[in-house]
Amino acid sequence: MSTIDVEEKIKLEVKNLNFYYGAFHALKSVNLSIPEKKVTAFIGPSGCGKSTLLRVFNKMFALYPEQRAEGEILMDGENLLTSKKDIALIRSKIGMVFQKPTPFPMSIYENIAFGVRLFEKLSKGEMEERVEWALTKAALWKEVKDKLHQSGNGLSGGQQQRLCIARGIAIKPEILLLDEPCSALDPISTASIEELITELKEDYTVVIVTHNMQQAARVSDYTAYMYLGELIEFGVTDQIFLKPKKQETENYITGRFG
Ligand SMILES: Nc1ncnc2c1ncn2[C@@H]1O[C@H](COP(=O)(O)OP(=O)(O)OP(=O)(O)O)[C@@H](O)[C@H]1O
Repeated sequence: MSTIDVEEKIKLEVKNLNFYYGAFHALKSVNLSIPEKKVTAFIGPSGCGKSTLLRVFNKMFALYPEQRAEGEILMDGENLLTSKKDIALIRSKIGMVFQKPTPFPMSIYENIAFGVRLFEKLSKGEMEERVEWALTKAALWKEVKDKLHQSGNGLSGGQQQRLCIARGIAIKPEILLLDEPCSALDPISTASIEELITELKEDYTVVIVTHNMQQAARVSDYTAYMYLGELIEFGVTDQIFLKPKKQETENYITGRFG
């Protein structure tokens, strides 16, 4: 199924993954290798399981007793699904930005410093530097530098989303999961986030769920096309968009999907 360049180093290896919301079988025997320090996009029609797959990667389901994952997600040789590691530790390595902006009810500064403090002991100056670095990377610094101690909830929707992206990168995870990160953003902020995604892959492995196929084509190195809980095709983005191997992928890419 996967057509990954042999020289790519694999960061996450998904083997025979099945996922259930109660009796509903939402992911069906998914096999996928996510390359390190590349951008991988998940595309497919609404309800096909893109967000579910992304959320399994940082074990969101552990909060819900009726949700269940079977199979393997190997990160550095360890199966995250059966790992006894503290979930907070896993999330410090696999950060996630949700589709709906979810700032904490605290100041802009604290929204970022809070997570960093859980894992690192920084001096006041170092923390200030980290906050500025994360906000600059997320293309928000100029807009908020004079109101860092005001509430994050006072920002516009698009600014809140960039704050959440800044919060996600501030802890310097190894993998960053982005679920429709630009859905609330205007074209200018979208362009800066896309630029940021391209920059991020110098240091991080990025996985993005997007409805916007132009965006997938612009920012990703690899693309996975999903339909009804199955991974239909996975490969180098140019190949998926220009020469898909499966008819279903071609129908979706060319807009012939019903
Ligand atoms: N909490 C839940 N409980 C039960 N079923 C769910 C739950 N969340 C999602 N589903 C179902 O699982 C399937 C996959 O949903 P998911 O949100 O992963 O799709 P998606 O491809 O990300 O869709 P969209 O593009 O609309 O965000 C859908 O049929 C959805 O109805």
